[in-house]
Amino acid sequence: MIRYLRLLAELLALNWRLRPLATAGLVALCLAAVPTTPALALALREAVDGIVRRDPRAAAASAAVAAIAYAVGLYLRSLAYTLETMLGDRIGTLHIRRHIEEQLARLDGLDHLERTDLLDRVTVLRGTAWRLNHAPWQAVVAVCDALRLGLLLALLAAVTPWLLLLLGFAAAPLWFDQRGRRSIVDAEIDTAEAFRLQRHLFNLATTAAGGKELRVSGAGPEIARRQRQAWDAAVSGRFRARIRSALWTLAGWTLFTGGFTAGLLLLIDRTARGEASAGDLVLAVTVAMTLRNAIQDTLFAVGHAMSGRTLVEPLLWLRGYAAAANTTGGRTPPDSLRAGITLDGVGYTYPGTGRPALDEVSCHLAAGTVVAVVGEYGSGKTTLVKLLTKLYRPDRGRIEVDGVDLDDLATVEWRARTSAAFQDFGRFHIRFGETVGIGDLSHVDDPDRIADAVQAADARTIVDRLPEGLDTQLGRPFDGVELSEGQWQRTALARASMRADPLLFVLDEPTASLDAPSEHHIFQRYLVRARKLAARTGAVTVIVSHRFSTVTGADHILVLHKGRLVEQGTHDELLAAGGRYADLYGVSVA
Ligand SMILES: Nc1ncnc2c1ncn2[C@@H]1O[C@H](COP(=O)(O)OP(=O)(O)OP(=O)(O)O)[C@@H](O)[C@H]1O
Repeated sequence: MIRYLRLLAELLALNWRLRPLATAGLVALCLAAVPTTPALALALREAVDGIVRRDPRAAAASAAVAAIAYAVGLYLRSLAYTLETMLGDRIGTLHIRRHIEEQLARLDGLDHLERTDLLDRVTVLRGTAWRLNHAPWQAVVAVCDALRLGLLLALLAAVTPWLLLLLGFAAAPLWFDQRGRRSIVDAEIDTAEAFRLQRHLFNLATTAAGGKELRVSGAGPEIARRQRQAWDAAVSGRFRARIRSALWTLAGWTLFTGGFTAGLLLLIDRTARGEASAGDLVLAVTVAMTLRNAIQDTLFAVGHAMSGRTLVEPLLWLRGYAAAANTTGGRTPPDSLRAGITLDGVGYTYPGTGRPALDEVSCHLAAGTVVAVVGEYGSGKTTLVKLLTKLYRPDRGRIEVDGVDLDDLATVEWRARTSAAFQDFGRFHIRFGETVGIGDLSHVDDPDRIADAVQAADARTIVDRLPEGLDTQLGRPFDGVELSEGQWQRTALARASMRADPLLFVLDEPTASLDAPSEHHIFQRYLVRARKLAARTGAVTVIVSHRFSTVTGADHILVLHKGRLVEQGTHDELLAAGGRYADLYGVSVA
């Protein structure tokens, strides 16, 4: 709760910093609206007492004041609402949401994109961040409403202190309301996974890539059924929680209504016995009638301010996670590798899985060499390169770069000296030149560097066929040219070839979408490139492949099996050993 209040104060300060005039104006409007309802009640009492005293001028003047107080109150509140919505949208959408998205994009690791418990929070944050700025303003409104409530209660107490008991009854709906809201928050978190699943299935069926396969395989109706099922599960979970919440609210209001009725009966009795004037009766009835609205408004504002708490846990998590995830050493990688990269007893288990994806892997990737990583599906090859590129940190053991723990190297600087083309490469819907150039952002507009990278990936023919060459927009959703799978893969290869002096060059199944001759051709090119990089920076080139025949030219081959390094050596050594590599190589070239 304290953390939440601190966050609300922080958000108000942000509003003040970005929009000082609107922020000050909104606070002033809220405060100015506070005395209007009590003024209305007092003016009505004077009007009635004026009539009883047979003083029509005083009665008329008081009635006019009552009307003005009523109108001004309505006007100020509606103005405050408009201003609050505008600030909420502007700062919530333009600033807070952008800030959250930037923070997510800057996270060093991949956990938040792959682990479901973290994905749930990311889903909540991305979908509803804009609501966050409404919470502090609802808190301000709640304070003003509470002040109005206080003034109204003071007026009631002036008639008879017994009416103050209504306060206890007024507090009941607050507690009941909060109880109901908690069940909604729980349901939202519980059903986040079902929501994500239905959205994933919907995207699967409505994007060209997935849609093609679904139509051919005839699995469309099954996907639609599963989507409906996930949707039903998510919606019905939330619907049930809303019903529960409504019942809690009803119970609270029933209690309040009982107390309110008793208060009114007491008041009528006192007036009948002549212990209060007719004006007092009108004042008390007016206050008692508006009290219900005042309490409702206060509850409403408190409820809205509290509903921001749903976002606070993920937001505070993001802050903590970003701070922890992006805390690595600050050492700069060497200009060039002398010894190379050493793995010592490295192990990694994906959170939520029982079996290590990598276990006790120890090897040395000598500076200036080409290292091939081979193994069957799921043997841990990609996990190994993800550890080398610092996308994950090893749970056990250490990775050293020229004797320095990889963890001690500044991630950004290590990445600046790393190039990687992954198996699940990105398809960036931007201009072709940019989609290659972002492989080294400092050269994104450098046509010579881009041309070299395109040449290295043997992607010149793709550019030649594009209507506007490097300036061609890619991606059908943006009226651009759509590339084939193999062309996208070559583009990813070109992107990975942008850096001129990497220390680590990773090709994780870089040619899976290409035919065998193209793969062979590209592999030969990258061997030449690896030698050039090796001469320049002592770079280690790591090539992951299923096709054993393509990696025979590597200096060193690591054979992984079920997360363990079962063999290593040159192609000839491994063949001579007659072990797993020799068996698998025999099958692959047979
Ligand atoms: N994000 C993840 N979350 C949980 N488990 C994962 C994740 N990624 C991989 N794994 C598991 O870790 C193990 C190793 O996976 P990895 O992708 O490293 O294998 P691989 O050898 O690269 O496979 P492939 O040849 O199919 O690309 C597999 O059992 C896989 O199921």
